[in-house]
Amino acid sequence: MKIIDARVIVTSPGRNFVTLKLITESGTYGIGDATLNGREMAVAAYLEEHVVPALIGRDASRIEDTWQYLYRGAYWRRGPVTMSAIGAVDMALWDIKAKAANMPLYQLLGGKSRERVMTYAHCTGKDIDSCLEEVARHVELGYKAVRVQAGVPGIETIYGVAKREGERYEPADAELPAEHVWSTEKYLNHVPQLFAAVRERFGHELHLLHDVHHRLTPIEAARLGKAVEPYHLFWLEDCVPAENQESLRLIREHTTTPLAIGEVFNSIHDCREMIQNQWIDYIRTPLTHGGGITHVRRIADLASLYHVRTGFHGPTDLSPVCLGAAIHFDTWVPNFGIQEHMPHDELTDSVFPHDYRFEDGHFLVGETPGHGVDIDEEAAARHPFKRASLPVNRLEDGTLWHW
Ligand SMILES: O=C(O)C(=O)C[C@H](O)[C@H](O)CO
Ligand SMILES: [Mg+2]
Repeated sequence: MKIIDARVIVTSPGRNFVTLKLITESGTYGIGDATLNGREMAVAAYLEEHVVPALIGRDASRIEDTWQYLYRGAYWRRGPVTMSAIGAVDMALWDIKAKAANMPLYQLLGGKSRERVMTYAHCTGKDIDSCLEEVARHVELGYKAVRVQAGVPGIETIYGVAKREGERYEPADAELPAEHVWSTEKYLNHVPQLFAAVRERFGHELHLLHDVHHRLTPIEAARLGKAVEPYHLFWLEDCVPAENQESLRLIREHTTTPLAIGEVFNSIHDCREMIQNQWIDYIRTPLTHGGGITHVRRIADLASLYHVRTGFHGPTDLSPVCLGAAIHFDTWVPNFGIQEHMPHDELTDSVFPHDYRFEDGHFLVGETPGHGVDIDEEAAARHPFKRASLPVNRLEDGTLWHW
């Protein structure tokens, strides 16, 4: 089953996506998501210039060998650009293999470990009251788990909160990076009040999550984890930047609030120490940025030995291709925790037809052979690339901080 053609499709139906389509001599094709928000064209060029020429003529059934070829063979290992490119190839090859076997992808991975995949949505508001209304709306939609983020008094623009009421939140919100101002003190004083209000109104069954988005130091994160213990969060996410894995130790020693991390990781080595030391509870590295199914499966298997469960990143800046493949993975993986769901808009969904379904707070996997997501290339061509950047954050005195 030789690969005879490969196309890198960059499209922007409201936001940018990079998709790799691999076509075999039998006509069976597979697609993979290669979207790296704000750095899309770096991955597109990596694929077009360095990967696609090496794939033509290769046997599409040799997924493992191709993974090793692209990882070891590049000499320059790891990094988000390399691993997103490998991730897209890997996802497309698994799609082809499952189609050739006439099976939905989850069957090829080992079959169902569960009937449905619990998912969480984002509830945000400019203040606590409007955030509570969003929680109410999502509970009504059936969600059993919600991520809660609200505007902080005294901070003008905050991660996760739409600029204007009623608008969708989009992190890559300007052609060049917008500048936001950040105050750790104001944030730390506000978050426990937010969770107290949510628990008071919605009781104790709803799963609550919160994303710190890398802004705290370890001791500040420890303080926050302790402060929200009475509201028993499902998880506290990305509470520190984690290049230094040891940072998680200090936080862990101070709080029983479960910790999730890893949406910016791209290799098992980024999380190996924190998993083996049981400093975290959920690993979030998604299939696209983590080198595809082949590599993320290794991460999940390592995690399973240490009671760490998966909680894949699922923002709008990963395409429906990544989400579709993730739902198959989630359906199979024994140590599943939860799946993030930031719904794509109708335009994006029309470019990427798919068979996964949302029902009563869960995703239901489809039975179409492959990962169940396609790309309408004609529709994609109508939406050319538009440069969009993630913001930067500065402290109130002007110091550049983590966004
Ligand atoms: O979905 C999340 O948890 C995020 O943190 C979203 C990120 O800000 C986004 O994917 C950046 O591209
Ligand atoms: Mg996050």
